[in-house]
Amino acid sequence: MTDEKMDETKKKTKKTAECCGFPVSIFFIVVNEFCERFSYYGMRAVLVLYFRYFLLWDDDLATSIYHAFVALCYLTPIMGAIIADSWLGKFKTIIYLSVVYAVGQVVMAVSTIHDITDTDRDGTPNNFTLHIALSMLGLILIALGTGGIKPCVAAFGGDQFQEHQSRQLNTFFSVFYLCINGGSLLSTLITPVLRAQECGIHTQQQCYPLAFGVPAALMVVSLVVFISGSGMYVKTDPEGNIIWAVCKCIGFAIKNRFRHRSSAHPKREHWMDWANEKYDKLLIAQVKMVLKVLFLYIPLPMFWTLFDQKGSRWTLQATTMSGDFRAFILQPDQMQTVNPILILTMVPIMDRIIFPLIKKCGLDFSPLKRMTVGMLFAAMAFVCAALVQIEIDKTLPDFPSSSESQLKVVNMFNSSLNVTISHKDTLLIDSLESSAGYVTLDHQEITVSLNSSGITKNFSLIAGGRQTLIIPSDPSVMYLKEDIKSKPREGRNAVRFVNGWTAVLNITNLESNLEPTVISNYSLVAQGTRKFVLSNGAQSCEFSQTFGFGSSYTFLIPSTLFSTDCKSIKAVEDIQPNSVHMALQIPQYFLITTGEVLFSVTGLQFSYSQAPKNMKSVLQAGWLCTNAVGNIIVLIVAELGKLPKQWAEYLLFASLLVAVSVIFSVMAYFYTYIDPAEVEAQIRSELGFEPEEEKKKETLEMEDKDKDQQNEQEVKQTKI
Ligand SMILES: C[C@H](N)C(=O)N[C@@H](CCCCN)C(=O)O
Repeated sequence: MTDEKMDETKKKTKKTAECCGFPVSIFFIVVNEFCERFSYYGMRAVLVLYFRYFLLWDDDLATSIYHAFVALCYLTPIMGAIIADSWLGKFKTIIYLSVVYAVGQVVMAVSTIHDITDTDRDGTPNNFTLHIALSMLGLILIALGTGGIKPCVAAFGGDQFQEHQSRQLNTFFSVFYLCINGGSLLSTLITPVLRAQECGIHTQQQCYPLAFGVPAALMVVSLVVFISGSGMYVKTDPEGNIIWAVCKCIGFAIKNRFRHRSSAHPKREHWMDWANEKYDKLLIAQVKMVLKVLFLYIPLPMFWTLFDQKGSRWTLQATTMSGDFRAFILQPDQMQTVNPILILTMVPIMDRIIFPLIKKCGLDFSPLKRMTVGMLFAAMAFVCAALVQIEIDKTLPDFPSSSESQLKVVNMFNSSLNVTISHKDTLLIDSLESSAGYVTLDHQEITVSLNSSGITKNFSLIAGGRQTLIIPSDPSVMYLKEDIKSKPREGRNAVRFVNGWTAVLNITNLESNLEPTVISNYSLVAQGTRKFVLSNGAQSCEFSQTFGFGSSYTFLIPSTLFSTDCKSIKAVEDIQPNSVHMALQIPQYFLITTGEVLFSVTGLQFSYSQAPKNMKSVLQAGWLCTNAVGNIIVLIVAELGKLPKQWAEYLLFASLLVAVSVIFSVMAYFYTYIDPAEVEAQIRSELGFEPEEEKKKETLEMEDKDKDQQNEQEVKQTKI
């Protein structure tokens, strides 16, 4: 037996502290995983809303950058695997890359503090470039960290077990998966709540620093927990860069085939056989097995394209819905919690009830069939998302096109008015009322005539804009005010006031006092019943209004304000609150999570079962790459596709996945399952290598020799 083999066997037989048959060290690893997944999913839950409402990017840019980040998170595992296998080993790789990860989370949290650049203290950052630069730097560091440690942590956990602990090893992987989903569940519940709080030094804003700060803290905890277990781990040395070895072998086969392309050279059974000149037969056979599986991976990215849109498009969709569940209010970014909740309940149900039942019925539900069905479930989830989107679109206001203008008229005059616009549309508006809805005009230059008073005025409207014409107590000074032309951000409500009272008013929620006849700027209020106090020196009164999600109101304050104790204030609804309930997203979450269980969980098991023992990391890296490519597809479609209707984009993705699942099922039909160990044993025996049994015997002999030596030494020591 070689020295290397003896070292390896000694490592495997190193005695570790045990509790209930489990190595104590895995406690640190599962807690570390829980905290790390909390950190990752917590940050991811609020990321798209941070892009949309803090950096003020549009939906498409926010979606693209979100998916570019997720893609990077799934490309970096290759780097992590290479560093661990060929240089640092898993333990050091996890420590160093976790430090990078924690720094990234802290940088990301700092980038969300609006006060650092809000020099004019108006609540919005003044130097967006700095915030964008910091957040991009933070995200790159996070992607390096989370992706880099991804292939190492589970494998490092596996290293802690000895040969006789295979049952405990399986339990460890189940607990590990529970920790992933437990961390994800808690963080997607908590960080949106933190985000919805208000905080700030100069002005109170949505508390993104807290929403990103808590995941950063959890990453530091994760690192500390991992380091605490340091003395107890079994630390294996780097085993050599198998990914690089595989690439070199494939590269040589291609080059050699090209060199011998003339018909003078006889064909070989498989193109990888062109590596025979340089590489041993066993390695070539192993590469062939890996390539067979990698070929099957080609259609898989499309599944992830749909799956990972939970955190982007679906979260943005939820911002246009109502999260009032009576007993509690759900934030749009909290809807993602449905995924881990369903995973935690569905995995045991599938494993213990559904799959055994299917088997009992004599149906063949092989892993590749499960994966195909998983894809179809994901496609159905997107059909549901499209249907929900159609319902939402029905409730959205008809905002003007770029050539149109929309106008609403508010009458603060003390009697009814007949308002004629451009000698065509005549609106009869009572005192302290507004026109019913907006009038849409296909031209911008208009004349407004107040028929009873003979006042006429010309106005130039904004093309593609929405405006309100305020007719104050002195109609001759009527004026235009620009209105919002999209739903208010983050499902909040936009409110403004027209002061019809005779003097300056102080109103809670408004930045400054409101002059008479003036209309205020918008201020945003959250869902629920909000109280407004209006005061002027000694006089004050208050009124309350209940808000839903995503509405806009103009409150008309009459001249009789204090004599009627605020009761005469009129609320004009400019944009109706979201009326489609977030519960309607549950079916699409249910379908995509069923797809995840069938596709993701099965796919990972399938990859492991079909990979030779020393090449599991290659397939793990390939599997994660499919995830990265899937996210790149979303950003290409979001940036290039630019479909005018969101529901059409959902249907496009669903159709693409159905087409891909048909291709995958054909590929799967021609795939023959193998037992890599058996194939390897056959080649070993063909090559005259020592069979596995022999190796085991040798290992046992070596252990006995070790024991004998130990006994001899003990005897010697006793003698001394
Ligand atoms: C939380 C989610 N349901 C989950 O289980 N995530 C796993 C697997 C991710 C599969 C690729 N997107 C994780 O490791 O985070």
